[in-house]
Parts: sequence; C-alpha cells; structure tokens
Amino acid sequence: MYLCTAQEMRDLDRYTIDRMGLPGMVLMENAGREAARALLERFPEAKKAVVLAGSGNNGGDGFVIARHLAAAGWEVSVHYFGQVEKMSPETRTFYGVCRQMGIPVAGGNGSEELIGNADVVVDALLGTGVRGELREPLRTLIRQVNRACRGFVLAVDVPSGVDTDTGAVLGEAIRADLTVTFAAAKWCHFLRPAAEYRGELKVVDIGIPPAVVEQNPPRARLNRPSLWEKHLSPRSPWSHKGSHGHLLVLGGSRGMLGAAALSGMASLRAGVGMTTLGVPRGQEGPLAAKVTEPLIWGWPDGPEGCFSGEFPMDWEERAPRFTAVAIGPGLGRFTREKPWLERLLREVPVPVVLDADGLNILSGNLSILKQRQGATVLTPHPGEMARLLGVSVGEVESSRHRAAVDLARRYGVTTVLKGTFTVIAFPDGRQVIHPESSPALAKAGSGDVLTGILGGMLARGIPVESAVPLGVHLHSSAGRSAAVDSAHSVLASDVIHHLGSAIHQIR
Ligand SMILES: NC(=O)C1=CN([C@@H]2O[C@H](COP(=O)(O)OP(=O)(O)OC[C@H]3O[C@@H](n4cnc5c(N)ncnc54)[C@H](O)[C@@H]3O)[C@@H](O)[C@H]2O)[C@@H](O)CC1
Ligand SMILES: [K+]
Repeated sequence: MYLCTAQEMRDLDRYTIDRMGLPGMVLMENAGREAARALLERFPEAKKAVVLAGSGNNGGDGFVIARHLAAAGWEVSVHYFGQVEKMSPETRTFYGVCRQMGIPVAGGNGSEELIGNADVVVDALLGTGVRGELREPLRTLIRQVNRACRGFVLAVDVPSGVDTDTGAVLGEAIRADLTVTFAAAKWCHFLRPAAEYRGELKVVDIGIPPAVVEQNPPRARLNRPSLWEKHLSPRSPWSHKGSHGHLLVLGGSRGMLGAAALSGMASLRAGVGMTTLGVPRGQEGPLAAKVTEPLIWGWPDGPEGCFSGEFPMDWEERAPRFTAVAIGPGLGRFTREKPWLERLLREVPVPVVLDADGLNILSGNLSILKQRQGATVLTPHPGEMARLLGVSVGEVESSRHRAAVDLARRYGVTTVLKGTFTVIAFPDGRQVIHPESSPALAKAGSGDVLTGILGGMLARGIPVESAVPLGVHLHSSAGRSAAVDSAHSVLASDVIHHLGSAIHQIR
C-alpha cells in the first residue's frame, strides 16, 4: 500500500480522469460512499449527524456522505462554508442532489449547540487542497467543533487543518476519532503533530485503476509483508550454519557489554547462522559469562576497557568470513576512533549497519560512506540524526521523512529513522514507513536489538530493500507480542524471545 503526498494524489486522480476517462464525479461518489459505509458499519442504528462541508472537493465528499447516511435513515444536516458559485462542478452537483433529496443544507452556521447535539460530526471542510494557515471562519469553526463536540468525529481524507505533506497543524485542526482516506494513506497520517489528530485510520478504494498506480508509483509505501514475504521461505533441509550467513558485531566496551550481547542474540533469533561479537580484549571474559551462542573475538583494547583503535593481527584472515558487519552497540568513544571506523568502512565489502556511537563517530565525516562497496544502513534515533545532519532535533522531528531521505540520497545509504512510525529511506529516494507504533520498544536496549535483527537479515543475504523493512517489522511485531502483560514492563531481551513468534506469524 502506498503513501502519497498531496501532489502525488492529485496526479493519480488527474491521470484516472484525463487518461482513463473515469469521471471525477465517480471518484467522488466512491469516496463519499466508502466513508459513509465506514460510519454505517460502526453505528448499525440510525444516528443524528452533522456534516460540515467546505467548498472544495473534500466538501463534495461530504455531500455524498450526507446522501448515503440520509438514505440509511439517519437524521442528517449539512452546513457548508464558502460560496456555492465557487464550488467545483462535482461538489456543486452533489450539493444540488442533497437539496433535491430534501436534506437540510444551510450556508455557514455550524453553531456550537448543533455540533454539541450531534451523535456524529463529519469533517469535510478541508482535504489535501488546503494552502497555508487557516483563514476565518474555518479556524474558529474548527476550534468550536473540538470544544463542543461530544459525539464521534469522522475526518474525510485528512483532519481539516493539517498540512498533507508536512504533518503541520495550520493554526487549528479537527480532532477526529476516525479518518477515512482515499486510495492511499497520506504523509500527514504518520507525521506529528497531524498524526495525533487523525484517530483510527482506514484507507478505502475509490476505483483508481491499479494500472494508473503502476504507471505513477508514489515514492513511499507502507511497510507490508508484500514487500519482503518471499524472503521468509522455510529453511532448506540441506542447509547448515554456514548457509545462513555470519554476522560480525563490533561494540561492547566496558559497562556496555549488554548492548553487544543483545545485538548478537537478536541476530541469531532473526535467523543468521553464526554471529561473532568483536569486543575489547579485556571484555571477552565477562561477555563469555553472559552469552553462550555467539562467538567472541577480542580486539586490541585501550586503558578504559574500550577499543584501542588498532586492528587484531588476524583481521585480514578472518574478515572475509563475515557476510555483514554491525558497528555500534555499546561501542563507546575512544582515541583514534575515526581512522578505525574509516578503515572498517573502506575494507569491509559486505553490508554494514551503523548504530549508536558508530553513528556519532561518523558525524562530520559522512563523505567516507560514498567510498563504500557494500550497502550501508544507518539506524539513527532523532538525536543521532540531528548530529549527523548538523541540525536540531526539533528540525528532524518536524520533518522526519525529509531528513531521512536527505541523508539517504546525499550519502547513498539506507536510513532507518527510528521513533513512532519509523521512516526508512533508500538511496534512490524511495521510502517505506512503518505504520505501527510500539510503545513497548521505548526502552534501553531496544535499538541494539534492532541493529542485531537488521545485521542478521543482511548477513543472511536478504537484499537491503527487503531486509530493512522486514527487520523493522519483526522488531515491532515482537515488541507487541512481548507486551501482552504490559508495555511498561517489556525488556529488550523479551523482544528477542518473541522474534520466533513474530517470524511465525508472518509465515
Ligand atoms: N478527483 C479528485 O481529485 C478527488 C478528490 N477527492 C477529495 O478532494 C479533496 C481535495 O480537494 P480540493 O483539491 O478541491 O481541495 P480541498 O477540498 O481540500 O480544499 C480546497 C478548498 O479549501 C479552501 N482553502 C484552502 N486553503 C485554505 C485555508 N488555509 N483556509 C481556509 N480555506 C482554505 C479553498 O478555498 C477551497 O475552497 C481530497 O482531500 C478528497 O477529499 C475525492 O473526492 C476523490 C476524488
Ligand atoms: K477533512
């Protein structure tokens, strides 16, 4: 399923109307009928509804909804804002039909009393065509609706007052219980603050032919099994551990061994055949007491129990065995860290995942990434992203999708910008957004688990464009399964334990 900008949606609509010859009126009828259906399914008994309609096509959808609700026996009135002469031809047609049907239709007086007495308020004021800060009277009206409404609020396409592409609130926005959107999700459904206004999200088909979407594919998709399912086929009965890849994890300095252990265990649960944990030499013993399954490789260490910046004598001999490398879990900072990381990035020909201090060491020296032979995956949280791009955390959070794509394009990497609705961006500008939030994952160690899963998927030989969305999905799904008792109490190690069931659920 795709995720559109306002322009991409307009292009799909236009192509359908102009090139396929399917009239805009049909699309509007389908949109309004499907939105009405969502209400009728939720409320099997007739209700009292107030439809607030703008003069654009979003308002047109509102008139269609009013007609279908009235036909189902609901008590409906429509209050429109703007002049009838300025309505689009489709909207004016459906306005006329409502009048002919005897549905009460009045110009611009959505009083607080009326809104307060409605069981259902339909917000069809503004959709993807909104431009700039809200003008009156809509701004005041929306504030009134949020204050006075005690019933259920359906937002048509997007909550009125949010910017479709940036997720900004343009002064005031409708707080909805349900948003029914057409043909594809829109960016504002997954970007804050707008995402907090939409309530539940339902994407409905309005009859845009699949061929139209194939010929004009939007740049972003929602993370769905169709993107990666084929990579989870059962293991061959003839396979051995060497058939499933070998991941090297570099990290685990003193006081942070747990991070490397979590990544290692997560990678094994994600199906990699072997994992080696490369840690500062002095940490080998403590780590061996902690983990059983991963191999442990001591690297030259410095005085503080961290890496010294030198490579082990057997580096050149052992390096070719690894099919992917994860750098960062519990890595810490150390002298000569920059040349150490540069050498790794230059010499490792296989996919590399960089996280935590791996990213911090990289900051200010990103151009080295352009010299890499294999794929590079960066998994920053917003703070790390801000450091990488040299901007504020606020700037990253107010434009998560753009920050992710900016980094991906500039340095030819795959970016995984973590947080609610993780954004994945590929070097060619395509994006995948993970449509679920997993509050259980907001816990120390959770990022190390994700790094391990991604490293494991890449080490198994799954191509980066599938491995990364798949890994993000498994992490989130395992987090949800681990939270059966309470999201408060989930540990990163619990997430690892649930990876098997997350894989099983997909298959
Ligand atoms: N053929 C199509 O294009 C289809 C469009 N559909 C609907 O049409 C919507 C897009 O329609 P439009 O492009 O007509 O745009 P909208 O209906 O979203 O908004 C345009 C209207 O809002 C007013 N407006 C814009 N910015 C404003 C501001 N800052 N303050 C106050 N008023 C403002 C404009 O004067 C205009 O009347 C979609 O969200 C969807 O609901 C659906 O009917 C499906 C088919
Ligand atoms: K709306």
